[in-house]
Amino acid sequence: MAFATHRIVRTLTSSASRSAAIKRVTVIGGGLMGAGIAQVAATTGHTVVLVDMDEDILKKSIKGIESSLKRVVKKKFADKPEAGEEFVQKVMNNVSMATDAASVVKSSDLVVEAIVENLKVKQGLFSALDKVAPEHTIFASNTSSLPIADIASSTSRLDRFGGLHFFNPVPMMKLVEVIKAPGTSQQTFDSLMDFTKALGKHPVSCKDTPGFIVNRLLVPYMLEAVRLYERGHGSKEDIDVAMKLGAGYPMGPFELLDYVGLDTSKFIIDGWYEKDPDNPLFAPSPILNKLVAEGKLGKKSGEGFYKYK
Ligand SMILES: C[C@H](O)CC(=O)SCCNC(=O)CCNC(=O)[C@H](O)C(C)(C)COP(=O)(O)OP(=O)(O)OC[C@H]1O[C@@H](n2cnc3c(N)ncnc32)[C@H](O)[C@@H]1OP(=O)(O)O
Ligand SMILES: NC(=O)c1ccc[n+]([C@@H]2O[C@H](COP(=O)([O-])OP(=O)(O)OC[C@H]3O[C@@H](n4cnc5c(N)ncnc54)[C@H](O)[C@@H]3O)[C@@H](O)[C@H]2O)c1
Repeated sequence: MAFATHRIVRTLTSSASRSAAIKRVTVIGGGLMGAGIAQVAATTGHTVVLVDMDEDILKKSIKGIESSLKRVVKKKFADKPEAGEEFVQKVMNNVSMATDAASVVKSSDLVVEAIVENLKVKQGLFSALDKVAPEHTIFASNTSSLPIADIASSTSRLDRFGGLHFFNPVPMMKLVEVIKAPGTSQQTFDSLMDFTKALGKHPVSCKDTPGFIVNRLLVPYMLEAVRLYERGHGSKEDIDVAMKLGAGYPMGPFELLDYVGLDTSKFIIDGWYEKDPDNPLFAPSPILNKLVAEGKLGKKSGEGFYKYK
């Protein structure tokens, strides 16, 4: 009997130790990734506030979310266009926008950051939000390459801070890397895993190591393709075709670099090179640097390795 009571108490304790479900989400940064994360969270019934620096950027993000949703709906509701239209409206009603993050995080269960890939800027943002967010609010970064522990160190909630690394395009890519930094509590990690599943995504657990799993493999591969091109050992078109038809990749490395954003790719590689300059995989690329200096950031700016429009 005593044993049975103990078992009940243990069960209650372990379920009570899991934090309440995440319902209200603030997404900071309405670019490629933030807009996608907001879309998926809103589609799965979460209340989402999307934050960026000005209203023009936000209007563009909201328009992007609506057109992405329409692409999804065109297939999902192929024979019921009116139900599709209703679905889009219902999802859009779950999203609002704001330019002042501090005023909206007060009612958030989770803050997901998807701003520029720069440690100081991310730390500045989280440090400010830490002072105004409720105790229970979990902070997560979508960083591609920065240590979660370094970003979290700007706050006093190391236990309620983790990584949620989504993939581009977020509505289509099933994977999310959930990162448990040394300070992340098990309860926070469980909440982030549960949230990822509630989004209909497949989580994998990652240690807080540079590039986690996917980018540690993918970014050096893409940079090796650029170096092959820089050496004149193949045209970018041939390298792309080779990797699609010969290795079964959906996009070639130059197409993918343009898709990810050349600025983001450069931020990632520069950061790793600074930390480990002897690793040839992280060496800077003259062509990548030149394109970024010229404002050719890939698909999002209309030109990168290729031209768009
Ligand atoms: C660097 C970071 O930290 C980490 C990263 O994110 S690395 C990047 C990871 N991402 C990848 O590797 C992406 C590789 N590419 C792919 O998987 C595929 O090319 C892709 C899913 C992007 C597009 O699929 P693909 O069949 O090649 O092309 P496409 O014809 O444009 O799309 C097919 C359908 O997918 C859907 N779709 C594609 N993009 C979409 C989007 N953004 N929103 C909604 N639906 C979309 C649509 O239904 C579309 O059909 P439609 O054109 O009639 O609307
Ligand atoms: N592009 C990708 O494929 C990809 C994939 C996974 C993760 N990431 C990571 O996600 C983050 C965002 O990448 P992205 O490609 O969406 O970049 P992006 O350039 O498309 O968007 C960044 C957005 O953040 C906004 N922003 C910048 N500073 C801000 C601030 N202090 N407050 C509010 N908004 C601010 C910018 O106005 C911009 O709209 C980066 O950390 C990147 O490494 C990118």
